[in-house]
Amino acid sequence: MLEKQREKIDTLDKQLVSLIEERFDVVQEVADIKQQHNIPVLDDEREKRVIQKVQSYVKNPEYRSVMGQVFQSMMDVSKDFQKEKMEKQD
Ligand SMILES: C=C(O[C@@H]1C=C(C(=O)O)C=C[C@H]1O)C(=O)O
Repeated sequence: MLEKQREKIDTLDKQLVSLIEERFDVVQEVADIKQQHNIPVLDDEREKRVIQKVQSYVKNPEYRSVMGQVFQSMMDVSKDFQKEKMEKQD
C-alpha cells in the first residue's frame, strides 16, 4: 500500500544525506576557524538569517514553519557537533 511513497522517501533521504554530509563538512571548517580565533560557536544573528532565508525558498507556504523547525534542529545538532569537536581537540 505504501511501497511507492516509501521508495520515493528512501530516494529523497539518500539525496538529503549527501547534502547534509556536505553541510557538515563545511560546519567542520567553521568549527576549526572558530577554535583558532576564539569565536563562540553560537551565532544567533546568523541562525535567524539562515531560518529567514530557507523559509523564503519554500514554495508551499504550508511547509514554511516545518522548514524553520528542520533547520533550527539541524543548527542545534551542528552546534553540539562543533562543541564536541572542539573539546576533542583541546
Ligand atoms: C556553522 C556556524 O555555527 C553555528 C551553526 C550554524 C549552522 O549550522 O548553520 C549557524 C550559526 C552558528 O550558531 C556558523 O557560525 O556559521
